[in-house]
Amino acid sequence: MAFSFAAATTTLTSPILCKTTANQHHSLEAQYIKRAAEIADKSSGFTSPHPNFGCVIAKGNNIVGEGYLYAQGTKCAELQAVEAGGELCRGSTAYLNLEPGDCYGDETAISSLIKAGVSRVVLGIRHPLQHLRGKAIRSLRSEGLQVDVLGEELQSETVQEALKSCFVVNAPLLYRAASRVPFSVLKYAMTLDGKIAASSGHASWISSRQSRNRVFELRGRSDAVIVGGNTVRRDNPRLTARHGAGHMPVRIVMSQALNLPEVANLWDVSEARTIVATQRGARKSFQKLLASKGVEVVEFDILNPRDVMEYCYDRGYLSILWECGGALTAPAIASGVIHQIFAFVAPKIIGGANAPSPVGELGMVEMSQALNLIDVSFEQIGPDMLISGYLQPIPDLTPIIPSADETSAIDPSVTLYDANIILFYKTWDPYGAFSNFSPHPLRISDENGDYVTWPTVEHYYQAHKFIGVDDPLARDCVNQIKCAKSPEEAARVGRTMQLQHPHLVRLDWETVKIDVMYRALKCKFSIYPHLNSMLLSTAGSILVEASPHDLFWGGGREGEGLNYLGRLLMQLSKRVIVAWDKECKPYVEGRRGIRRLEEMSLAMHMNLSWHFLTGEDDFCNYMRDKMPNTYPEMVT
Ligand SMILES: NC(=O)C1=CN([C@@H]2O[C@H](COP(=O)(O)OP(=O)(O)OC[C@H]3O[C@@H](n4cnc5c(N)ncnc54)[C@H](OP(=O)(O)O)[C@@H]3O)[C@@H](O)[C@H]2O)C=CC1
Ligand SMILES: Nc1c(N[C@@H]2O[C@H](COP(=O)(O)O)[C@@H](O)[C@H]2O)[nH]c(=O)[nH]c1=O
Repeated sequence: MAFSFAAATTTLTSPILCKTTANQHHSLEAQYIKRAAEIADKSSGFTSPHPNFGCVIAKGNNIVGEGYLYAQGTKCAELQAVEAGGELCRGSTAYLNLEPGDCYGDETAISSLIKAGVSRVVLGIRHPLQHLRGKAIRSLRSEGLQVDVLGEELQSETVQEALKSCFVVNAPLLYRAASRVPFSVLKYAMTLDGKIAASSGHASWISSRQSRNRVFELRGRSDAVIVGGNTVRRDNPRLTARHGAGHMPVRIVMSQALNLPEVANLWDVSEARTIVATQRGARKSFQKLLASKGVEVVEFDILNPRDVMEYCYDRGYLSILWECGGALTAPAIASGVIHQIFAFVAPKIIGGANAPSPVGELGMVEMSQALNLIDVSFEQIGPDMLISGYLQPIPDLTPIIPSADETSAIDPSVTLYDANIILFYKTWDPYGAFSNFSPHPLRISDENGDYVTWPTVEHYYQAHKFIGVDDPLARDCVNQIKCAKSPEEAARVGRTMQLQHPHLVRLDWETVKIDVMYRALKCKFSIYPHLNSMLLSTAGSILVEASPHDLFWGGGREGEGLNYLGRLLMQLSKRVIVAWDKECKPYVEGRRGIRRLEEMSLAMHMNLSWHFLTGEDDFCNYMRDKMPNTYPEMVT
């Protein structure tokens, strides 16, 4: 079945392009790659930032199928494109903006291209993550497909332009891979005389409604939005994405003194999560108050933008929007964590010698020291002008960092991961298939013995919070979760309903949630043999879900999390190593935990009791008895 693309197809099938010279051919290929990048960007703002994949399948001058990854854990772009193209894919060329990054043990993207009979693949860029770089290219070539990479096999001016669109659409992933911090955009609105507020501090509004709508979109494309304490005191912001899409960024407040209002819009976490990053030990009583409202408080030894960005990196964030005032933008810029600027300039003058400006003290004394933006663009939005550009070029990692295989060939002593501890979190991580967001549908019997299909473990787990509750709203909620387009959406609906309507959650949830999760995992790993072999291949290692914030299912920031997801996976592969102290805290898993493991013999001489559990039932019973009320405030 041919796919119809109004604008794109009309241009691409014009008679002029039928007689393609080498240059025209490059130009056609460049157009297809640009199209792949363009559709790859479609999910941004609707789901959490994730690597953006688009696939266009073309035969000669005709596009026969295309697809893009909607969210982490949904059907890959390549499979959607070959499904759209059907038989027409035989002998065709697939254009991908980014090398496929299949989860370990799961090669859906590659195998769907091979099975569909695609004979050539043109790639925009190699995968920037070291464990994935070059892997798909090698697999495809070993199956006899021709693979051409832009800037390598294909070079010309038009190809350079297409390459740029591939860099831009995955800029967050490229920065993240190169610098181990998320991609950060600094956005501000200023008057024509360079003020972000009047001298009184009043700032609403400088930019127009149209510009502020654009800000909502920028928020939707970000994992988190950051402001400083003063902005909270002065503006009482909401910082939500109100452009009508599904994805809500986490709100982060950086406050050293924690001298923040007791009542604030950001403390209402029913709309979106809030994290307060503060100095270790700051106002403990206020920290407790925030925690009681469901706000997470994260302490830092010395609160500064780089450490907060490293924390966000650990949390798996790809993209951050800074919406703070000048006192915080200056240290953020100075510490090199800001990559792109969005300045909305309004045609207004407010004056005022003490009115604040977008960037505070940078210590520069001569114009020659000024930071010059790269790739600057200008766009009129309503009455305002949006000036944007990069403070640091988008990194091209290809020539710099070798792939995982190349690294071990150069130096066999280098191993990417500690053999004893395997961390997993995002689906694109190594072992990402262990994540509950991984795209592995489950077919599992319900309480009446009927078989039901769930798109992911996350869908199944979230829905079970409300299953069996005799209330139409609870039933509606189960359906909403079942139909959620992505695991992220399923988690959002489940968590929001739990927070806003706690009475809809089944009464036995705290006692059964581990069993529910275990049942889903058992089903997932029995349906997919490659996942099961992957799990078995981790024998001898401790599995830890590297979530720094989910202290129940994840390992926590310092190994303080209970890591039940990791444990259940180990349990599935019949490996359980658990040691407990008297407060039932685990003494094995977690980054620091591994050291504690080495110290176990010491622990025996200390005031600790510990248990090894081996049987499946033994393990579940133990947890049911011991853990029901641990971290009751966490919504997991
Ligand atoms: N037009 C626009 O786009 C915007 C305008 N504004 C306006 O700007 C004004 C607030 O500006 P400003 O005070 O600069 O902004 P912020 O409050 O956004 O940033 C400063 C605050 O950040 C916190 N902070 C945490 N770590 C650090 C650090 N390492 N260095 C410096 N500060 C840190 C401190 O909070 P604490 O004191 O709690 O410790 C500090 O007071 C308001 O009038 C607001 O309306 C704000 C944002 C955008
Ligand atoms: N004043 C100003 C902005 N200010 C930023 O927006 C925040 C308020 O967001 P919200 O409460 O979600 O509407 C505020 O705290 C500050 O960070 N932004 C703009 O685009 N234009 C403006 O003129």
